[in-house]
Amino acid sequence: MSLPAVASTAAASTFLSSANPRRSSFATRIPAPLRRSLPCRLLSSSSSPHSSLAPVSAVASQAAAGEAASRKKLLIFDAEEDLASELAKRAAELSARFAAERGAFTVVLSGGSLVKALRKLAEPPYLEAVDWSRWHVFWVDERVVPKNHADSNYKLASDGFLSKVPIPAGQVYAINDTLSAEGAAEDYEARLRQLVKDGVIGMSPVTGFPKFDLMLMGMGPDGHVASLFPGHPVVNENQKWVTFVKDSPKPPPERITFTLPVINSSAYIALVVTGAGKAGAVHKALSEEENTSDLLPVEMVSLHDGELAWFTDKPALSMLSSM
Ligand SMILES: O=C1O[C@H](COP(=O)(O)O)[C@@H](O)[C@H](O)[C@H]1O
Repeated sequence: MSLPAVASTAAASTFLSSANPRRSSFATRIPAPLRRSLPCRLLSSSSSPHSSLAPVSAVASQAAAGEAASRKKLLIFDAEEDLASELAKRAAELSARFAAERGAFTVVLSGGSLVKALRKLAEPPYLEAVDWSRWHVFWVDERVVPKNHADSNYKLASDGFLSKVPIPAGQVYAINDTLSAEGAAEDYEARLRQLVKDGVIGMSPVTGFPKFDLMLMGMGPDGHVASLFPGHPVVNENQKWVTFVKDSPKPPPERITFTLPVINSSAYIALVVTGAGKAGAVHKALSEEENTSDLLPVEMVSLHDGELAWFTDKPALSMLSSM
C-alpha cells in the first residue's frame, strides 16, 4: 500500500487536536489515508504523546463489564530524546502502580536498540523517584553466549542500564550461561514457574500464562521480536513459556526466547521501533492489508488484556506516508 503525499486535512487536525492540543507538526500532517490504514486508533506525538481516541472508551466499557481489554497506541516522536523521556515516564508510572498493587514490578527487557532508549530512567528525577527495590528484571530473549560476551543481551542491559540503577542483584534474572540452548530455556522456564509460585510474577487468568507487568521490546528490520523470526517454527509454540532456536538468521545462531503466548499475556508492552531500516516491517504491521498466512512475528503481538504502545519516529513510519 502506498500512501499519497498529502498535507494535513481538516479532519486529521480535528482528530488529533481534540485529543492533544499540543500535537506536533508531524501529527497534524498525518494524512487521512494513513489514519485509516492504522489499526491503532490512538495517535499522538512529540514530547506530549498522551492523547486517547475512540477505542479507549470502548475498552473502558469492556473492562467495566469484567471482560479482558486490549488497547493499542501509536506514539510518534520528533526526537529520540522525547521518546526516551516518555518511555521513562511511562515505566516509572507503571512501576509505582504495580509496586502498590502487587508489591513487585516485573520488567522484561529485549536487547538491541531498546536498551539505549532506557537511559533516562537512570537519570533524575527517575533515578531517585522510582522504587527500584520492587523491580524484578527478565529477558524476553537472550543469546546463548557467556554473560560477558559482546553479543550478550544481559551485558548490553547491564552496561547501558542496570549498572546505573539500584535494583537488587538477586532480582535480575539472567539466563544460565553454562547450559546448552535447550537447557538454558528449560532452566529459565523453571525459574519463572518458581517465581509465579512465590507470587513475584503474576498469572493471566485469561490465558493461563505468566503475566509480566511491563515488556520493553524492540523489533528487528525483518519484523522479528524477541528471538521469534519470520517463518521460524518456534513462532507457533503455544505450550512452552520459554523456548530456544539454534538457527537464528541473525547471529549469534543460538538463542532462548519467550514464546508468543507469554508475550501476549503482558499487562503493558512498549515496542520501541525507530529508524528508516524498520520502515518496511512497520508498514506491513500497521497497514490494513492483512494476510493472515504471512504474518510477521511483530504482527502476532496482540495483548489479551493489556496495552501495547508503539514508540516510533518519522523514519520508521516513512513507508506509511511520504513525510
Ligand atoms: O537480535 C535481537 O534483535 C532485536 C531487535 O534489535 P534492534 O537492534 O534492531 O532493535 C532485539 O529486540 C532482540 O532482543 C535481539 O536479541
